[in-house]
Amino acid sequence: MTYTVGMYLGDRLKQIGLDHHFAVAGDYNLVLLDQLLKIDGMEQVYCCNELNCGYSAEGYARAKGAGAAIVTFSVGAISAFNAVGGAYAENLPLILISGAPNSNDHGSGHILHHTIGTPDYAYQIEMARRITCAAVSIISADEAPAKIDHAIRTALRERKPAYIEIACNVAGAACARPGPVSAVLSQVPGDAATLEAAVEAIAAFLAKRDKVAILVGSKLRAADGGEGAVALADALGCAVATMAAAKSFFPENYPNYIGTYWGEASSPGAREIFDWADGILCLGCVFNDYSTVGWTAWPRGANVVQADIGTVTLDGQVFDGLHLKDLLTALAARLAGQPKKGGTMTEYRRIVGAPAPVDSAAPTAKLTRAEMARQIGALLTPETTLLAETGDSWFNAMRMKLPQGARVEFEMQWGHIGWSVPATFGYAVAEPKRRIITMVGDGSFQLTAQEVAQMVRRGLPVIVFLVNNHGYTIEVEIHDGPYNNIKNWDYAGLIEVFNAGEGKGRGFRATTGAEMAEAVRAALDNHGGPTLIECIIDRDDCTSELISWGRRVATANARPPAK
Ligand SMILES: Cc1ncc(Cn2nnc(CCOP(=O)(O)OP(=O)(O)O)c2C)c(N)n1
Ligand SMILES: [Mg+2]
Repeated sequence: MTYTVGMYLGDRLKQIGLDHHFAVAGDYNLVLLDQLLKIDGMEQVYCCNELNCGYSAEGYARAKGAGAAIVTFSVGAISAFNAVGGAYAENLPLILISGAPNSNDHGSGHILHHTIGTPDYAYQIEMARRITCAAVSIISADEAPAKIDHAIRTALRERKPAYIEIACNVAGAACARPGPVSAVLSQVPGDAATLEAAVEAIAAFLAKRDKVAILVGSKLRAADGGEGAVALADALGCAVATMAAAKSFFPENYPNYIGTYWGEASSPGAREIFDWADGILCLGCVFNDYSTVGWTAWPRGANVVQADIGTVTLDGQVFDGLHLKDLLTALAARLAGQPKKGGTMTEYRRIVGAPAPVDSAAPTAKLTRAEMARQIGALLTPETTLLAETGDSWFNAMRMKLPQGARVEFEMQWGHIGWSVPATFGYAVAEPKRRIITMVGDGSFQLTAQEVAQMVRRGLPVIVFLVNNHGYTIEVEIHDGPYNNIKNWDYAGLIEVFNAGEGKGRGFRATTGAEMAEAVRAALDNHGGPTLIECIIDRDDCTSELISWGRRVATANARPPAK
């Protein structure tokens, strides 16, 4: 059997730990798909469309560290670009591979199908370059190994998406075999002197402060800094909070964990502590208009250390060229044995006498948001992953207390509604042994619902809580208007449509707490496919956090143009 360019790509993807890749067929990628099918231990998983294919690979990357999607030229790739933009925003190495025109057509003046109708086909890779850390076009077999390795190596190193375009007549061409996988896994070491100087500068910063707190951000995962953050928290003995998008990136049963810091949408007591602290260590934080609640909750200035993936900034100094993972470990070692900075925990315990707003039980009455959230929260085990969609689902998830090992996935920086359904599919393909739960609003679901059919096809026992509050409630709380109303669907009834007489998906409508509880019991018993539980609640029955957050975001959006 001839060893081909497509097999080189497939072997490299397998070598970096992918057992699956996601695809939608198109005549520019069919020969490539054939090559990938030849790779032992690599399964080709099909999606309903290329947007969902991209998001499935993104969800897979959240579980496995990287993901790959194969699409056809332009009509496929440009849809998938939305998921690539999301992967860039969320620091995920998604490898998008697009079939491309025959290499002989370049410069021929030929007008080809699936293009914008000009003989210049370079527009696609030019678009890709803006939303990836590496983008390559392969029109000959000789150049394929180096270009494929460059794209994969850069994506893994930068934790950003990469793009590979392969001419349809090259994918099956003879190619050399790859060398050791270390060629694409190698990392650039951090600078030792910079690391030491940064540690000393932070130690000096802390020595002058008593009211210290740690804020964990979403880039901590991309930096592989989870263990280092716990070691630093142990060394300091201070309060630790997570930003909303970093929920589950720090263990919530940690004794000094005080919940989510999100301005007015914070967990009880957390906002007060960060307002009160005189020394805040921000670890991998992303401060955007949503995460700062319309710029009203943005730790910065002389009392803040910003420790990012490769750079530390504090007190007018900057230390670039280190790895956050190394910094956390070295700083924890440097602070070992020093007096603890427990002032923030002492203060926190003083002010949180009032219990957190626990969602109360009302099993028989009309279903409420609180009862829905309570029943979902009760399902969280150490082996659970909860994917929470843009919408009030963010805020419902924020209130949930996680057992150690439970994971939460958001897409808060990009915030593409509908992401959670295909991302759940990809995540479930990657992690079939975990309990996987999705919380998605009716508005979001309508963008990507088809991928539930793929969950039926593969018999994935995912539990999808469809929050039917009759419209775009998160938008209502920002700025209401007729555009926030949507056509209602029979969401639970969709499952029979997707089953088509053979699938094992199940659908339930819950209008009371008791109906929801019964549906949950059935879902836990359904191991042969997804269970969609449509939770019917009032349109304005949303979390108090969403209301205040929505006001702040609306105010930020309404700022008049600068003079
Ligand atoms: C692709 C995309 N298009 C539009 C938006 C704006 N947007 N953000 N949230 C929404 C509404 C979400 O509504 P649901 O999913 O029903 O959520 P809730 O009602 O808040 O539970 C929109 C329309 C968006 N975030 N992403
Ligand atoms: Mg809704």
